[in-house]
Amino acid sequence: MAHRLLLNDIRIRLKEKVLLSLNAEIGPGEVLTVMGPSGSGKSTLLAYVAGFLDPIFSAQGNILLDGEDVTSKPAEARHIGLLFQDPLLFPHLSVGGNLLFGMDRRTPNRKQRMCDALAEAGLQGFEQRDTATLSGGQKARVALLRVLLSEPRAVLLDEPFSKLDQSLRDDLRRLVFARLRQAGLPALLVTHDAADAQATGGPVVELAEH
Ligand SMILES: Nc1ncnc2c1ncn2[C@@H]1O[C@H](COP(=O)(O)OP(=O)(O)OP(=O)(O)O)[C@@H](O)[C@H]1O
Repeated sequence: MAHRLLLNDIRIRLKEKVLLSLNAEIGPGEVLTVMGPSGSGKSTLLAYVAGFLDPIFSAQGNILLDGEDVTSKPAEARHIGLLFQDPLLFPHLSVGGNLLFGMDRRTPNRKQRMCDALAEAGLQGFEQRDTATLSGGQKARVALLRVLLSEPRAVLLDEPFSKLDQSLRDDLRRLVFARLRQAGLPALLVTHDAADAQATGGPVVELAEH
């Protein structure tokens, strides 16, 4: 399924000051990278698109997903996947439990799809594993699979590779961007690392310093 994310004349203010302005169209499998110094508004932008902007900010501009205006919808109704620096996994659930948690209950063959996804990501047979026993790279892969299996319409990535060492980082970058392309998902990536931006092959937006 191909998805499209449109950020239509987004402008976010903090008090009277314009923090950022952005106009972008992100097609299926495309990644738009947002770079900028600390405090330039990268996390604020992701929070607005995801639907949990702190009310201290005021925002205008529309967010369209597959042509549907989701700007006034709550976060859970937007179906946007989030991938952060620290993989968000429930510690009391197994790997399989974590993956099933985000999946639509009506999905046919849920468990089989979950096991297949693990195998395709090099984690065959990991479904019963306790998440506390996973390495950093394995946790990152499970977090990615959790997002993909939840069938989002777009994905937001906030420095998802920054805590991994160099070789793991390269592997995970390849995996993440290949999977996003495969799934036809538009993505917004926030990073400090120019190599992340380069790996996407997509456009880069620089936010200004404040
Ligand atoms: N809850 C808040 N109350 C007041 N100001 C805030 C709040 N959250 C963020 N800010 C301010 O808004 C601006 C943008 O912050 P934001 O976290 O989006 O920047 P960033 O580019 O993600 O920075 P970093 O790279 O350090 O994560 C900063 O000037 C920050 O101080």
